Amino acid sequence: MNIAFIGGGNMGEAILGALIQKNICPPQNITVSEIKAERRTYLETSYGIKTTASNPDAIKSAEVVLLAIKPQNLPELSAELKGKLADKQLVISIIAGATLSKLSGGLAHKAVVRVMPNTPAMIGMGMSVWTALPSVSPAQKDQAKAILSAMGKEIYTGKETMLDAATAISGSGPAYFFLFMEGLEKAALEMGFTPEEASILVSQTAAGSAIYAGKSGLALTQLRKNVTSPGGTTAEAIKAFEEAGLEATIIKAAKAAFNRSVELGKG
Ligand SMILES: NC(=O)C1=CN([C@@H]2O[C@H](COP(=O)(O)OP(=O)(O)OC[C@H]3O[C@@H](n4cnc5c(N)ncnc54)[C@H](OP(=O)(O)O)[C@@H]3O)[C@@H](O)[C@H]2O)C=CC1
Ligand SMILES: O=C(O)[C@@H]1CCC=N1
Repeated sequence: MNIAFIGGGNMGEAILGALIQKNICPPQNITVSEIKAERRTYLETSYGIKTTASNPDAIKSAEVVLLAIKPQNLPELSAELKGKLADKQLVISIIAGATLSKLSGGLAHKAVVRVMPNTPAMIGMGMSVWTALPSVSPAQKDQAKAILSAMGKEIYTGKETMLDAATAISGSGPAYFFLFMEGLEKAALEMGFTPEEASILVSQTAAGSAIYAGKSGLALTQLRKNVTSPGGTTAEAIKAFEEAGLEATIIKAAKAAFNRSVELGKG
C-alpha cells in the first residue's frame, strides 16, 4: 500500500510509526508532505520515509491520502487539492471537527473516511473511532481498518456525531491522564523520590491500573473499592478528591472538549 501523509506532526508521526512497525506499509511506500523543513529531515532520518513540501506531488501515486494537518489549515489544503484526487484514492482524515460533508465538498471527492485517533498509536496502543461516506467501497473500508488496527483498537460507527464524543473521550483523553500523572509525579518528588524513581512509580502504576482494568473483568468501582481499605490511606485520598469535586470536573472537562469538537465542525 502506498500512503501519502499531508502533515507530519505529532499524529502523522504516530500513525506512520505504527504502520512501519506493524509491517502494513514499508517506509519506501510512505511519503509525507510537510511544511516545516526540520520536520521533513527528522522524519526522513528517523523512519527512512520520503518527504516533500508539495501536497500535489505527495498524492500522485498514493492509494491512501491521510490528512493530518490542523483544522485551521484545512480550507487552504482543500483549495489546493480540489479536483486533483482520482476516484480510487481513499482519503482518511484525522482532523478534529472536520465533517465528512466538509471534507468531501472541499476536496470534491467521494471516498472519504473520518477518524478520531489518539497519540498512543505511536506504540500500537491507540484508540480510533471512525466513520465513512456511503460511497467508500468495502475494499476501501478494509484498507482503512487495516491501517487503524495497526495503530491499536478501532471502532466503526455509522453515526458521525459519535466522532465528537470520541474526540472528547479517547482523542483528547491521553492528555487528561498525563495531567493526572503530572500531579502524582509532583507529589512523589515532594515526598522524596528522585525524578527517575517518581517517573517509574507513576508510569508503572498508570500502565498497571489501565491494563488490569481491561483484563480483570471487574467494574471500575469494584477495582477502586479493592484498593480502598476501610479507615486506610486510599480512603483519605478519595475523600480529598471527592471534596474537590473531581468526578464532576472530569465530566465537565470532557463535555467542554465535545462542545469544542462540534464548534470546530461548524467553522
Ligand atoms: N495530537 C493529537 O493527540 C490528536 C490530533 N488529532 C488531529 O490531528 C491533526 C494533526 O494534529 P497534530 O499532529 O497534533 O498537529 P501538528 O501541528 O503536530 O502537525 C501538523 C503538521 O502539518 C504541518 N502543516 C500545516 N499545514 C500544512 C499543509 N498545508 N501541508 C503540509 N503540512 C502542513 C504543520 O506545520 P505548522 O505547524 O507550521 O502549521 C505541522 O507540522 C489535527 O487536525 C488534530 O485535530 C486527532 C487526534 C489526536
Ligand atoms: O486537541 C485537539 O484538538 C486534538 C484533537 C484530539 C486531540 N488533540
